[in-house]
Amino acid sequence: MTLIIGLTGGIASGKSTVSTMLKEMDIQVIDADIEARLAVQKGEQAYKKIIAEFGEDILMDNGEIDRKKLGAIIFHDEDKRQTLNGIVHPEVRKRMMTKIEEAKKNQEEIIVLDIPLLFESKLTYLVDKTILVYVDLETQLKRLMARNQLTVEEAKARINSQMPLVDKIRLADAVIDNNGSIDYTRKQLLQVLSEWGFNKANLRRE
Ligand SMILES: Nc1ncnc2c1ncn2[C@@H]1O[C@H](COP(=O)(O)OP(=O)(O)OP(=O)(O)O)[C@@H](O)[C@H]1O
Repeated sequence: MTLIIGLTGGIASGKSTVSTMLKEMDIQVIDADIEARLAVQKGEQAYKKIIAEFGEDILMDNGEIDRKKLGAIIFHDEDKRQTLNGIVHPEVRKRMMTKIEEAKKNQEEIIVLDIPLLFESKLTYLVDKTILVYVDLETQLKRLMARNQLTVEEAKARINSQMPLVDKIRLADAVIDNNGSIDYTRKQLLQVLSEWGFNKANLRRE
């Protein structure tokens, strides 16, 4: 049986940090953001649908979709944002389901799906267990400002546009407190995995 884990959090909560730790343990991590980027590459179904909907103005010189331009269009237009999501999200789901099937076929012990909006997009049906990477507001704000070179106002606006992290706690099977050191976070991750029947020894693939 392959255990399918959904990894989630909020902006700058530490998903990538935990995802890197998992990869270091030789665990396959599927990143929903990367899959979304791949899904809209030139020639893909979603690429064609996006051009049909938004026109060729959103293309760059090399024919690829200009994600910044597209982002600017949907930023203030809820209908267009929904149209875009309606095109991209099913493709991302399909891609992730394919990876899950492959992992099962290869009898992998674990596969992790890194999905920032796991709860909001109601994608929990794809996974057996969920891990929330949690930080308190103060830490989140501080790390987001430092990482993205943002002012307090800019960082607050981004955090406030998401479901509050604290509301995700009750939705998750396991919560990793990432307010402390990287080492403390790694310890908690190992603890969660061991509670679910995995330890360092059986995580390593030969
Ligand atoms: N325990 C920690 N101690 C100190 N800094 C940390 C810790 N965890 C993460 N960080 C830093 O905080 C920032 C956010 O972490 P990370 O990029 O992993 O978050 P994320 O949830 O993947 O973010 P996003 O979804 O916004 O891309 C990064 O600069 C990272 O280096």
